[in-house]
Amino acid sequence: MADATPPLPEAEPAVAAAVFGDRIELARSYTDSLARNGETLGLIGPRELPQLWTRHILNSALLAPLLRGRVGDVGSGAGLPGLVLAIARPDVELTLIEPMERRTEWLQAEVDRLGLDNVTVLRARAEELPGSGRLAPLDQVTARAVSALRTLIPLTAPLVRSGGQLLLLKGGRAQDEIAAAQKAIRKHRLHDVEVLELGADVGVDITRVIRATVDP
Ligand SMILES: C[S@@+](CC[C@H](N)C(=O)[O-])C[C@H]1O[C@@H](n2cnc3c(N)ncnc32)[C@H](O)[C@@H]1O
Repeated sequence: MADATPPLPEAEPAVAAAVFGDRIELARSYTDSLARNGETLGLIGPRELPQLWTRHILNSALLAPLLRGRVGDVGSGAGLPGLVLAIARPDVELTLIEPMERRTEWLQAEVDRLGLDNVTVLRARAEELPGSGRLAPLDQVTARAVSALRTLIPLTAPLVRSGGQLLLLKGGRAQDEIAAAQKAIRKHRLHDVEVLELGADVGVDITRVIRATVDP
């Protein structure tokens, strides 16, 4: 017979307090809310609970030191990485771009509940935004688990100002994705495309990020 006991949320790893510093209480509050509501709202699967901190929250937060200026997160979903980054970096302006109404309602409710004043939630598909007057060119765009690099570049690069950056969280096949995306890389004039491996210095599982500069 299948075990019907729901999985327990992961206990907060010791490293979380070091990663979030004085923002740790906000990170705890968001993580707790996601653990309690995420499955019901269709934001995360039950199997994600035992790895919520390590695989999702800390994985997202590792991008925080790389951020500057006005940043957009394409396909924020439950708030990963965008909402986590807004918590970790109150000095950075985050726009969370997400087309699904139920998800934007969740994101706005969390932003309001946590009292974050550096976040705008924008209900849109990323490809509708360039030239629409709804979003000024951004300094950086992040994305996680939205699509393969060759289809993600046309969604993200047009949102970035000349000289701005893409910061795309990827799995172990990041180099293969870059090889498969050469046409899109040329078309969208991406330069200095590189894979960063983050996390080793804070004792978190290695997280890979594709970083690229747009039309410098
Ligand atoms: C698999 S979920 C990942 C969510 C979150 N980034 C994460 O890592 O958990 C993909 C998200 O991208 C959104 N999405 C899909 N196509 C999009 C598009 N063209 N523009 C913006 N968001 C999109 C979906 O609605 C969904 O919330």
